[in-house]
Amino acid sequence: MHHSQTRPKPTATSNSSSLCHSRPSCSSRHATVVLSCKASSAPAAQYEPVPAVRGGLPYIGVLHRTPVNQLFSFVEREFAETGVRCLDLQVFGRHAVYTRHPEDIGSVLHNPSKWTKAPLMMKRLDRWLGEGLVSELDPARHAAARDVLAPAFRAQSVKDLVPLFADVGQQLAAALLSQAGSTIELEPITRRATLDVIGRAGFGHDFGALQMAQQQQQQQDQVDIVKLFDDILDTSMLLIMNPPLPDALVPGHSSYCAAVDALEAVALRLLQERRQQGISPQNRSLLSFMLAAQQAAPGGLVSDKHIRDQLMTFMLAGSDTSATSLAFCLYELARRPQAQQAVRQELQQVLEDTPIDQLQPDAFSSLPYLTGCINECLRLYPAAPGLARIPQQDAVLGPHLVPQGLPVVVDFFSCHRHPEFWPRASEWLPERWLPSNLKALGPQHPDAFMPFSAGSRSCIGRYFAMLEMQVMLAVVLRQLSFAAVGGEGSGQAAAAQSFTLKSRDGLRVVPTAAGR
Ligand code: HEM
Repeated sequence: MHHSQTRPKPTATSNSSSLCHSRPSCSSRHATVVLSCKASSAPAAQYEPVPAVRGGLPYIGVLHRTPVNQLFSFVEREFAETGVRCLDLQVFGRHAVYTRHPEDIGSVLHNPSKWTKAPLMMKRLDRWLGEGLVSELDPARHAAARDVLAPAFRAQSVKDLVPLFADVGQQLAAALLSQAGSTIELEPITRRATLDVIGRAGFGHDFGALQMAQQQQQQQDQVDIVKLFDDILDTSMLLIMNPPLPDALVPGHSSYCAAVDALEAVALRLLQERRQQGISPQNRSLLSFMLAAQQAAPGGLVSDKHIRDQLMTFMLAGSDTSATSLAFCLYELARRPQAQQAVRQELQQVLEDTPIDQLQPDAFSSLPYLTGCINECLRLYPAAPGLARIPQQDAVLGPHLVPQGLPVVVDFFSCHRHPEFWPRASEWLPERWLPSNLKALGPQHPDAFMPFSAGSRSCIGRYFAMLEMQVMLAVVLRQLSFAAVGGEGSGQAAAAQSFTLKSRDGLRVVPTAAGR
């Protein structure tokens, strides 16, 4: 996720080279700037200007060379070619500093009071996400909202969801088997599966998204949420670039508004249904926890609008991210028959022939090779490829000074491919995550692997997502083999963003029943 704004000036001493820093289109890479820095203990220190991305044009930046939805891949190539730590990227006349260095990423994310979320970006998504957990800006309200939801994400609550994950995994396997021998696109079908998971686990409601894909015709009262997201995601990505245009002129805005309104109607219907059914202690969904908090403190934080915002947030945050990771994982395995075989052997060794519904939840977290495959996809294809933060005062990133207010994008996509911190960085190597290989092949810095972010705004659903993916992949790969269309290969799949990360060219595979 990206955000940029007109570049504020650093607190600079009168020095001719400081002008170079405040004019980031200057491509001088080595000039040293003398600045007085509020963030440094020294009254004056020497800093290097953040180099500008090469070949940018004054207003549109690099958009003549790359589409908006491929900025992260573009920046990664630029990092790889120049070897720099940070880059200044201008789009629509607004600047943002991208950093791929784990030290910077750690220091930004672990200091949320000094580095806040970008208010302008959140404001432009207000109609959709409101003040849900991802977009809430007020630290006290955020902490209180997170406390309400936290019980649903405790280890035991998530382990109790294993039968549900397995059931949806089974439906996914059946949907794939029904198309055995044909070419299928993975992303649309994994999006349906994870939406069904969050519907049932989070809201106690079955969206029937997987089933809907198999019906010839949609029934009259059915809403296909996956289609609504198609209308929301591209436009929301443009909105978070914060273009200096009224929202109504942003391409796709009217379909975006219509889809947001339709999604809101779904959220409000869920709320009404759950309220009518009443809350039972057995129902430990997110929606039930919120309704219980509302009943306990009427007029407090948890209003109906608050619940609406959280439902809208979780429909996306709890489904799109895991769907991307699942799809890339199946695709990478399809391209590597040996790795696929190794997963199947591990499944056989650890799970034997025990029916899935009789397995203990802990069995799924004892699959190191499968978990290595998931981690390797989270590394190369992080569903949230980067996050924007705003420094509340002048800040130092390595040799660079970042002036107060200038957005910084912590670039997980590039960090996860940084050759200094990842041996054999460009290779997809599930074995790098095996305990015996971690030292030699794993991340060479504690903050080099950040798919779920870090600190108080890190992913609340991290453990949920990992167990969901472990169970669903185990269920699917026990029953199906996959071959990649276009053949086997070891290079990376091309990535793009549509709010979250997606593939650029589709992830096509041919499924067959395992053992055939
Ligand atoms: C592979 C799967 C996932 C990945 C890679 C992922 C990644 C992330 C990242 C990077 C953030 C930080 C976003 C930011 O600071 O703006 C985040 C936040 C969040 N995630 Fe996830 N996520 C995943 C799955 C899930 C699931 C399954 C759920 C819910 C069931 C979930 C719910 C959330 C929520 C609510 C937040 C906001 C947390 C806060 O600000 O307190 N995520 N996620």
